[in-house]
Amino acid sequence: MTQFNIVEIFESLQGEGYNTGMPAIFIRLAACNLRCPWCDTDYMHYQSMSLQQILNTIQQYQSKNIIITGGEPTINKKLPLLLQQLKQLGYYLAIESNGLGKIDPQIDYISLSPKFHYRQHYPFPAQNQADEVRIVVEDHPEFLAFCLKIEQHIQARHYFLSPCEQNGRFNMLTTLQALGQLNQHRHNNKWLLSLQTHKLADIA
Ligand SMILES: Nc1nc2[nH]cc(C(=O)O)c2c(=O)[nH]1
Ligand code: SF4
Ligand SMILES: [Mg+2]
Repeated sequence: MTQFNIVEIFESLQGEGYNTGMPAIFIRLAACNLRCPWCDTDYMHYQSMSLQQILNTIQQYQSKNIIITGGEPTINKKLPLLLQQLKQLGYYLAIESNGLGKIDPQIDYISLSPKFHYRQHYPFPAQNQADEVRIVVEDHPEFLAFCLKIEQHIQARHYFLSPCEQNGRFNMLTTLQALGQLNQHRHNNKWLLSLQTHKLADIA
């Protein structure tokens, strides 16, 4: 029986990015290949679930949208098996990934969040195409150059900056300044603001 290490499965609204507000079932897989100092997820606190247990759990919810997240979901070698089952049940599949791994072709919507903190691993991520790119803002003189490199190397429909939350505070001013700088002299602002609205609305 194939087992998966699952942190949590819950139904909520997509809090971030272009699909903000979209009802979805979140499947949070354990483990990550990075260690961001501001990470907000306890990704090593998980339980083992069989494929059937996962399917039973998600079918109790209303939504037909699934967001695969983590941790970093692409490092799970068994992920394609899970995606195949979910696809067969007719679910729309979105993923949240840091972009270092390749995204399975069964995924319908790709959100990539390359991490400035690990900029030496970018801008040559395995995945160079996405629906949206969402970068968490860090206060560093090289941050804007990183965003522009990512813009060059990852083709996406939408580019977002997302304020970093630490101890309940968002670095909002740094985020606004970075957005202003990135969009300077452009007729169509390429970089938009993405907030972790689920934290502001106090939902999961
Ligand atoms: N509501 C809600 N939206 C989210 N979008 C991405 C999330 C994540 O943790 O990957 C997340 C999350 O944890 N909650
Ligand atoms: S890539 Fe995401 S899950 Fe992994 S440590 Fe960074 S913020 Fe946390
Ligand atoms: Mg989260």
